[in-house]
Amino acid sequence: MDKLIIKKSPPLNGEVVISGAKNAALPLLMTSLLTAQPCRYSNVPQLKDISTTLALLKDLGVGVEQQDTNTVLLHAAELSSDTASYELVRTMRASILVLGPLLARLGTANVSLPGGCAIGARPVNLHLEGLEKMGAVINVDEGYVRASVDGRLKGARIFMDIVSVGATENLMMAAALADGETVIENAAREPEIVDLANCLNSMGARISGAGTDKIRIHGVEALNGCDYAVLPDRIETGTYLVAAAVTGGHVKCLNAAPETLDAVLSKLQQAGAVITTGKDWIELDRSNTPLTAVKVKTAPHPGFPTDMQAQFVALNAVAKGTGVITETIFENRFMHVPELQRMGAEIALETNSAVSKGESSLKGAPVMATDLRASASLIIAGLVAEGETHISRIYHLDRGYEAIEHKLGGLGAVVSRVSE
Ligand SMILES: CC(=O)N[C@H]1[C@@H](OP(=O)(O)OP(=O)(O)OC[C@H]2O[C@@H](n3ccc(=O)[nH]c3=O)[C@H](O)[C@@H]2O)O[C@H](CO)[C@@H](O)[C@@H]1O
Ligand SMILES: C=C(OP(=O)(O)O)C(=O)O
Repeated sequence: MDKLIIKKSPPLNGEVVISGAKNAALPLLMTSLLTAQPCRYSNVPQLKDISTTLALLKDLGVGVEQQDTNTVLLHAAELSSDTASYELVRTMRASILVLGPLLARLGTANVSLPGGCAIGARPVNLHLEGLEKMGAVINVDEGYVRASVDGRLKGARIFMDIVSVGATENLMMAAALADGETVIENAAREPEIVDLANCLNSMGARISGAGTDKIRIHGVEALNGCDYAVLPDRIETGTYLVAAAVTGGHVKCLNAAPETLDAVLSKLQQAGAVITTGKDWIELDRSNTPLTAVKVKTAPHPGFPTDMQAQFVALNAVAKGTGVITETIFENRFMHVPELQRMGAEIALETNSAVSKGESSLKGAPVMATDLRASASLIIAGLVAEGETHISRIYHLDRGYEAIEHKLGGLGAVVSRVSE
């Protein structure tokens, strides 16, 4: 198993090219299940979650051709299976996103329940309830969701009592091929939802309102293929910006999407960073300003993203003043706090808030990555900790950050990957 070794590094400096978004690419690749025509996706990040998705699609009968490092051609001329097995689903929760497309295309689907994970229970009731409203009959049996529909799915009015990114995506894909109009109320408004709707519309779907809390999908009988470039990764961008801010650096993120990062950029400015943006770049300079702790509360988009929470916990630990980070989306997303404490961070957990005293002097230590963004927070801490930080279980990191040690190295970080 690989681990990362990070040494106290100089302030990060230079340019970093941002990859396509994991959380946009995963649902986008699933759209290939909805059409018999070929679909070409570019700007697809090279990540473990992407190879897991491609293996899953291949297992269902989708032709997979990797055209270059970041471009893949998928062709589901015919599907050979309606079953997503536990072996393929268990390492990636987003696998549940095959449910809506399979049901819409084949009329049946068997998808293993992904189970809980480190950050919380993460149930899928909203996905199932929405599909039931559209006429699906669903049983959960022996750990599998077994769904079928007589004829086509039917358009329906669906109100979601919790804002769910995955359920909005699953239902949007299913509704694209349903008979009649589906209206999703209290829909998620994340940029990845807009990206999915844009891709589906390019395939001939009739979706309006994506990016608002009310999405209308007028079902069509068949969809065409697509040639679609994945949105830049706002969480990867935010992670490099926080790393730059914490080290007192000056970094420009290229191929980025500044309009997707309002809440994060505003908190970085409050923390003392000078931010400049262009159409597809963001520059952060904190070489001449102090770092001040911030108060953050996670919320569905356009609020502050839960996927940036762990990185800001690391920032607050070393910034001046008391910082408060409140997590409202997942019930167990502070696994990084005990690891940061082992590095000397003075942080107290109070219910769903991490309260930091500020100006902790961090010391390198052996620490363990517990989930994807927790790993990112340990890297950020490692960049400013005295000595060496050894991060184990970095397979979490490889799920979501393309070539992270090379990108960080390019900015001057002293980081290496070794096999344990
Ligand atoms: C692959 C992907 O895009 N992952 C993102 C997606 O995850 P994911 O789509 O799994 O997250 P959701 O938006 O669905 O989860 C939000 C909240 O709703 C709850 N819930 C969700 C579905 C359901 O059927 N019932 C239910 O109660 C969840 O437990 C959680 O408390 O959005 C999360 C919230 O922005 C991000 O942290 C993840 O990085
Ligand atoms: C929680 C995340 O991803 P997933 O939903 O794939 O677990 C994440 O990207 O931070």
